Amino acid sequence: MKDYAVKLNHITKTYGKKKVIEDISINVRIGDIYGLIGKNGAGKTTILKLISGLIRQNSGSMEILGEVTEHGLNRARKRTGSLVENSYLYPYFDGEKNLEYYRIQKGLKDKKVVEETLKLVGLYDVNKKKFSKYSLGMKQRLGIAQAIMGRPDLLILDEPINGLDPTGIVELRELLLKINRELGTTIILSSHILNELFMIANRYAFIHDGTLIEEVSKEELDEKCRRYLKLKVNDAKKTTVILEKELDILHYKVLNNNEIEIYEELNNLNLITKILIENNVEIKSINEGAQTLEEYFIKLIGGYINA
Ligand SMILES: Nc1ncnc2c1ncn2[C@@H]1O[C@H](COP(=O)(O)OP(=O)(O)OP(=O)(O)O)[C@@H](O)[C@H]1O
Repeated sequence: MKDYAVKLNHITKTYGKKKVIEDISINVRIGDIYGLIGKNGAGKTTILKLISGLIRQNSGSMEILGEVTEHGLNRARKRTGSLVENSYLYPYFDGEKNLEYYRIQKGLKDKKVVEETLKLVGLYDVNKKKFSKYSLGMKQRLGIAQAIMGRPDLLILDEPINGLDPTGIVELRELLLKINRELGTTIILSSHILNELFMIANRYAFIHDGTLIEEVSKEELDEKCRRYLKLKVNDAKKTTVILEKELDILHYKVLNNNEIEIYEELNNLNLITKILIENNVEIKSINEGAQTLEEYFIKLIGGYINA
Protein backbone atom coordinates (compact mmCIF):
# COMPACT_ATOMS: atom_id res chain seq x y z
CA MET A 1 0.00 0.00 0.00
CA LYS A 2 1.56 3.27 -1.10
CA ASP A 3 -0.64 5.34 1.25
CA TYR A 4 1.57 4.46 4.16
CA ALA A 5 5.01 5.90 4.82
CA VAL A 6 5.78 3.27 7.45
CA LYS A 7 4.06 0.05 8.41
CA LEU A 8 5.41 -2.11 11.20
CA ASN A 9 3.92 -5.59 11.25
CA HIS A 10 4.21 -7.58 14.49
CA ILE A 11 7.72 -6.41 15.24
CA THR A 12 9.56 -7.94 18.18
CA LYS A 13 13.02 -6.98 19.36
CA THR A 14 14.97 -8.67 22.13
CA TYR A 15 18.27 -7.84 23.80
CA GLY A 16 19.57 -11.08 25.27
CA LYS A 17 16.52 -12.60 26.91
CA LYS A 18 14.78 -9.27 27.40
CA LYS A 19 11.93 -8.43 25.02
CA VAL A 20 12.12 -4.65 24.60
CA ILE A 21 9.59 -4.49 21.78
CA GLU A 22 6.82 -7.05 21.63
CA ASP A 23 4.55 -7.61 18.67
CA ILE A 24 4.22 -3.96 17.69
CA SER A 25 2.20 -3.01 14.61
CA ILE A 26 1.80 0.64 13.70
CA ASN A 27 0.75 2.46 10.54
CA VAL A 28 2.16 5.87 9.69
CA ARG A 29 0.36 7.48 6.77
CA ILE A 30 2.07 9.61 4.16
CA GLY A 31 1.90 13.22 5.38
CA ASP A 32 1.42 12.32 9.04
CA ILE A 33 3.21 13.91 11.92
CA TYR A 34 3.18 10.77 13.98
CA GLY A 35 3.96 10.83 17.68
CA LEU A 36 5.30 7.91 19.69
CA ILE A 37 4.37 8.57 23.27
CA GLY A 38 5.56 6.59 26.28
CA LYS A 39 7.44 6.88 29.54
CA ASN A 40 11.23 6.63 29.68
CA GLY A 41 12.25 3.11 28.81
CA ALA A 42 8.95 2.29 27.05
CA GLY A 43 10.75 1.39 23.83
CA LYS A 44 10.32 4.52 21.68
CA THR A 45 13.99 4.91 20.75
CA THR A 46 14.18 1.22 19.91
CA ILE A 47 11.24 1.56 17.50
CA LEU A 48 12.86 4.59 15.83
CA LYS A 49 16.18 2.74 15.55
CA LEU A 50 14.40 -0.23 13.95
CA ILE A 51 12.74 2.03 11.37
CA SER A 52 16.03 3.85 10.71
CA GLY A 53 17.79 0.53 10.20
CA LEU A 54 20.26 1.11 13.06
CA ILE A 55 19.18 -2.19 14.61
CA ARG A 56 17.23 -5.19 13.31
CA GLN A 57 14.11 -6.82 14.62
CA ASN A 58 14.05 -10.47 15.73
CA SER A 59 10.70 -11.07 14.11
CA GLY A 60 8.02 -9.23 12.18
CA SER A 61 8.31 -7.20 9.02
CA MET A 62 8.19 -3.59 7.95
CA GLU A 63 7.35 -1.46 4.95
CA ILE A 64 9.01 1.93 4.52
CA LEU A 65 8.03 4.31 1.72
CA GLY A 66 6.46 1.43 -0.17
CA GLU A 67 9.55 -0.81 0.08
CA VAL A 68 9.61 -4.20 1.78
CA THR A 69 12.68 -6.10 0.60
CA GLU A 70 16.12 -5.78 2.18
CA HIS A 71 17.37 -3.82 -0.85
CA GLY A 72 14.20 -1.76 -1.01
CA LEU A 73 14.39 -0.84 2.67
CA ASN A 74 17.95 0.38 2.12
CA ARG A 75 16.67 2.54 -0.72
CA ALA A 76 13.86 3.86 1.47
CA ARG A 77 16.32 4.72 4.23
CA LYS A 78 18.27 6.84 1.77
CA ARG A 79 15.06 8.87 1.43
CA THR A 80 14.84 9.16 5.21
CA GLY A 81 16.44 11.78 7.45
CA SER A 82 16.89 10.97 11.10
CA LEU A 83 17.98 12.43 14.37
CA VAL A 84 17.89 9.38 16.54
CA GLU A 85 21.30 9.08 18.10
CA ASN A 86 23.60 12.08 18.50
CA SER A 87 23.79 14.32 15.49
CA TYR A 88 27.25 14.72 14.08
CA LEU A 89 27.66 18.44 14.40
CA TYR A 90 30.99 20.04 15.11
CA PRO A 91 31.11 22.43 18.08
CA TYR A 92 33.69 24.79 16.60
CA PHE A 93 32.00 25.04 13.19
CA ASP A 94 29.23 27.55 12.64
CA GLY A 95 25.88 26.41 11.23
CA GLU A 96 26.82 27.00 7.61
CA LYS A 97 30.14 25.15 7.87
CA ASN A 98 28.50 22.24 9.64
CA LEU A 99 25.88 21.88 6.90
CA GLU A 100 28.41 22.43 4.10
CA TYR A 101 30.61 19.70 5.56
CA TYR A 102 27.63 17.38 5.75
CA ARG A 103 26.55 18.28 2.19
CA ILE A 104 29.96 17.26 0.81
CA GLN A 105 30.00 14.10 2.93
CA LYS A 106 26.58 13.09 1.61
CA GLY A 107 27.47 13.98 -1.97
CA LEU A 108 24.62 16.49 -2.32
CA LYS A 109 25.41 18.40 -5.50
CA ASP A 110 23.28 21.50 -5.07
CA LYS A 111 25.32 24.03 -3.03
CA LYS A 112 22.28 26.24 -2.52
CA VAL A 113 20.75 23.62 -0.23
CA VAL A 114 22.89 24.83 2.70
CA GLU A 115 21.58 28.39 2.57
CA GLU A 116 18.03 27.27 1.83
CA THR A 117 18.04 24.86 4.75
CA LEU A 118 19.50 27.40 7.17
CA LYS A 119 16.73 29.78 6.13
CA LEU A 120 14.09 27.10 6.51
CA VAL A 121 15.09 26.30 10.09
CA GLY A 122 15.50 29.99 10.98
CA LEU A 123 19.26 29.89 11.55
CA TYR A 124 20.41 31.86 8.52
CA ASP A 125 20.80 35.11 10.46
CA VAL A 126 23.08 33.48 13.03
CA ASN A 127 25.05 31.39 10.59
CA LYS A 128 28.40 32.74 11.78
CA LYS A 129 27.82 31.69 15.38
CA LYS A 130 29.69 28.58 16.49
CA PHE A 131 27.54 25.52 17.22
CA SER A 132 28.91 25.34 20.78
CA LYS A 133 27.45 28.80 21.42
CA TYR A 134 23.97 27.81 20.24
CA SER A 135 21.03 27.48 22.64
CA LEU A 136 19.53 23.98 22.98
CA GLY A 137 16.66 24.98 20.68
CA MET A 138 19.11 26.20 18.02
CA LYS A 139 21.12 22.99 18.35
CA GLN A 140 17.96 20.97 17.80
CA ARG A 141 17.08 23.05 14.76
CA LEU A 142 20.53 22.61 13.23
CA GLY A 143 20.26 18.87 13.89
CA ILE A 144 16.94 18.88 12.05
CA ALA A 145 18.49 21.00 9.29
CA GLN A 146 21.13 18.32 8.83
CA ALA A 147 18.48 15.60 8.76
CA ILE A 148 16.46 17.38 6.05
CA MET A 149 19.40 18.43 3.85
CA GLY A 150 18.68 15.65 1.39
CA ARG A 151 14.96 16.66 1.39
CA PRO A 152 13.86 13.29 2.74
CA ASP A 153 10.34 11.94 2.34
CA LEU A 154 10.47 10.68 5.91
CA LEU A 155 11.97 12.39 8.96
CA ILE A 156 12.57 10.53 12.22
CA LEU A 157 13.26 12.48 15.42
CA ASP A 158 13.89 11.02 18.86
CA GLU A 159 12.70 13.24 21.72
CA PRO A 160 13.30 16.52 19.85
CA ILE A 161 11.26 18.42 22.46
CA ASN A 162 13.30 17.17 25.40
CA GLY A 163 14.84 19.98 27.44
CA LEU A 164 13.46 22.83 25.34
CA ASP A 165 12.02 25.89 27.05
CA PRO A 166 8.48 27.05 26.10
CA THR A 167 9.78 29.34 23.34
CA GLY A 168 11.96 26.57 21.98
CA ILE A 169 8.95 24.22 21.94
CA VAL A 170 6.84 26.72 19.98
CA GLU A 171 9.68 27.29 17.49
CA LEU A 172 10.18 23.56 17.06
CA ARG A 173 6.47 23.05 16.51
CA GLU A 174 6.36 25.79 13.88
CA LEU A 175 9.40 24.32 12.17
CA LEU A 176 8.07 20.76 12.06
CA LEU A 177 4.69 21.93 10.76
CA LYS A 178 6.51 23.96 8.08
CA ILE A 179 8.68 21.00 7.03
CA ASN A 180 5.59 18.80 6.94
CA ARG A 181 3.57 21.28 4.88
CA GLU A 182 6.16 22.89 2.62
CA LEU A 183 8.35 19.89 1.91
CA GLY A 184 5.57 17.31 2.29
CA THR A 185 7.74 15.33 4.70
CA THR A 186 6.17 12.63 6.83
CA ILE A 187 7.51 12.99 10.37
CA ILE A 188 7.75 10.44 13.16
CA LEU A 189 8.82 11.80 16.53
CA SER A 190 8.88 10.56 20.08
CA SER A 191 8.24 12.16 23.43
CA HIS A 192 7.41 11.25 27.00
CA ILE A 193 5.35 14.45 27.42
CA LEU A 194 1.95 14.01 25.83
CA ASN A 195 0.89 17.65 26.25
CA GLU A 196 3.80 18.80 24.14
CA LEU A 197 3.47 16.12 21.52
CA PHE A 198 -0.23 16.86 21.29
CA MET A 199 0.58 20.34 19.96
CA ILE A 200 2.58 18.90 17.08
CA ALA A 201 1.39 15.49 15.96
CA ASN A 202 -1.81 14.45 14.20
CA ARG A 203 -1.62 10.76 15.06
CA TYR A 204 -0.22 8.98 18.09
CA ALA A 205 0.94 5.58 19.25
CA PHE A 206 0.92 4.98 22.98
CA ILE A 207 3.79 2.67 23.89
CA HIS A 208 4.16 0.99 27.27
CA ASP A 209 6.66 -1.68 28.30
CA GLY A 210 7.51 -2.41 24.68
CA THR A 211 3.93 -2.91 23.55
CA LEU A 212 1.49 -0.76 21.63
CA ILE A 213 -1.48 0.17 23.79
CA GLU A 214 -3.37 2.37 21.39
CA GLU A 215 -2.99 4.15 18.07
CA VAL A 216 -5.22 7.24 17.86
CA SER A 217 -5.76 10.36 15.79
CA LYS A 218 -5.69 13.88 17.19
CA GLU A 219 -9.47 14.09 16.73
CA GLU A 220 -9.96 10.91 18.75
CA LEU A 221 -7.70 12.24 21.46
CA ASP A 222 -9.56 15.56 21.43
CA GLU A 223 -12.77 13.62 21.89
CA LYS A 224 -11.37 11.67 24.83
CA CYS A 225 -10.09 14.82 26.52
CA ARG A 226 -12.90 17.23 25.79
CA ARG A 227 -14.86 19.25 28.33
CA TYR A 228 -18.27 18.01 29.35
CA LEU A 229 -21.16 18.64 31.72
CA LYS A 230 -22.02 15.72 33.93
CA LEU A 231 -25.67 15.63 34.88
CA LYS A 232 -27.07 13.41 37.63
CA VAL A 233 -30.84 13.20 37.30
CA ASN A 234 -33.76 11.01 38.38
CA ASP A 235 -34.47 9.86 34.82
CA ALA A 236 -31.73 9.98 32.17
CA LYS A 237 -33.99 8.83 29.31
CA LYS A 238 -36.60 11.51 29.91
CA THR A 239 -33.81 14.10 30.28
CA THR A 240 -32.34 13.28 26.87
CA VAL A 241 -35.74 13.80 25.23
CA ILE A 242 -35.90 17.29 26.77
CA LEU A 243 -32.29 18.05 25.88
CA GLU A 244 -33.02 17.19 22.25
CA LYS A 245 -36.47 18.76 21.91
CA GLU A 246 -36.17 21.88 24.03
CA LEU A 247 -32.47 22.67 23.83
CA ASP A 248 -31.45 21.14 20.54
CA ILE A 249 -28.59 19.27 22.26
CA LEU A 250 -27.71 16.15 20.30
CA HIS A 251 -24.15 15.61 21.42
CA TYR A 252 -24.33 13.69 24.70
CA LYS A 253 -23.70 10.28 26.19
CA VAL A 254 -25.96 8.39 28.59
CA LEU A 255 -23.75 6.67 31.16
CA ASN A 256 -26.52 4.89 33.08
CA ASN A 257 -30.15 5.46 34.20
CA ASN A 258 -29.15 8.57 36.10
CA GLU A 259 -26.04 10.04 34.51
CA ILE A 260 -25.48 11.88 31.27
CA GLU A 261 -22.44 13.64 29.84
CA ILE A 262 -23.23 16.63 27.62
CA TYR A 263 -20.62 17.82 25.14
CA GLU A 264 -22.22 20.99 23.74
CA GLU A 265 -23.76 24.21 25.05
CA LEU A 266 -21.34 23.98 27.97
CA ASN A 267 -21.61 27.71 28.63
CA ASN A 268 -25.39 27.56 28.95
CA LEU A 269 -25.51 25.83 32.28
CA ASN A 270 -28.24 28.14 33.63
CA LEU A 271 -30.48 27.61 30.63
CA ILE A 272 -30.06 23.83 30.74
CA THR A 273 -30.90 23.78 34.45
CA LYS A 274 -33.92 26.06 33.97
CA ILE A 275 -35.44 24.04 31.13
CA LEU A 276 -34.91 20.71 32.87
CA ILE A 277 -36.54 21.98 36.08
CA GLU A 278 -39.46 23.44 34.11
CA ASN A 279 -39.94 19.98 32.61
CA ASN A 280 -40.00 18.35 36.03
CA VAL A 281 -36.61 16.68 35.85
CA GLU A 282 -35.08 16.23 39.27
CA ILE A 283 -31.46 17.37 39.06
CA LYS A 284 -29.26 15.73 41.70
CA SER A 285 -26.06 17.40 40.53
CA ILE A 286 -24.55 19.14 37.54
CA ASN A 287 -20.77 19.51 37.23
CA GLU A 288 -18.34 20.51 34.58
CA GLY A 289 -15.53 18.07 33.96
CA ALA A 290 -12.65 17.41 31.64
CA GLN A 291 -9.99 14.80 31.40
CA THR A 292 -6.55 16.21 30.79
CA LEU A 293 -4.25 14.53 28.35
CA GLU A 294 -1.94 13.45 31.14
CA GLU A 295 -4.87 11.96 33.08
CA TYR A 296 -5.89 10.07 29.98
CA PHE A 297 -2.33 8.84 29.45
CA ILE A 298 -1.98 7.69 33.07
CA LYS A 299 -5.40 6.01 32.96
CA LEU A 300 -4.43 4.25 29.76
CA ILE A 301 -1.17 2.96 31.14
CA GLY A 302 -2.56 2.29 34.64
CA GLY A 303 -5.58 0.54 33.17
CA TYR A 304 -3.33 -1.58 31.09
CA ILE A 305 -1.12 -2.57 34.01
CA ASN A 306 -4.14 -3.57 36.10
CA ALA A 307 -5.86 -5.40 33.28
N1 LIG B 1 21.43 -1.95 23.54
C1 LIG B 1 20.60 -2.32 24.51
N2 LIG B 1 20.85 -3.43 25.24
C2 LIG B 1 20.00 -3.82 26.22
N3 LIG B 1 18.85 -3.18 26.54
C3 LIG B 1 18.56 -2.08 25.87
C4 LIG B 1 19.40 -1.58 24.80
N4 LIG B 1 18.83 -0.47 24.29
C5 LIG B 1 17.68 -0.28 24.98
N5 LIG B 1 17.53 -1.23 25.92
C6 LIG B 1 16.39 -1.35 26.86
O1 LIG B 1 15.21 -1.34 26.11
C7 LIG B 1 14.17 -0.67 26.79
C8 LIG B 1 13.58 0.40 25.90
O2 LIG B 1 14.56 1.40 25.69
P1 LIG B 1 14.31 2.65 24.75
O3 LIG B 1 15.57 3.47 24.76
O4 LIG B 1 13.79 2.20 23.46
O5 LIG B 1 13.17 3.41 25.53
P2 LIG B 1 12.57 4.86 25.30
O6 LIG B 1 11.10 4.71 25.34
O7 LIG B 1 13.19 5.48 24.13
O8 LIG B 1 13.01 5.61 26.61
P3 LIG B 1 14.05 6.79 26.79
O9 LIG B 1 13.29 8.02 26.53
O10 LIG B 1 14.47 6.62 28.22
O11 LIG B 1 15.18 6.52 25.83
C9 LIG B 1 14.78 -0.14 28.08
O12 LIG B 1 14.46 -1.02 29.12
C10 LIG B 1 16.26 -0.16 27.79
O13 LIG B 1 17.00 -0.35 28.98
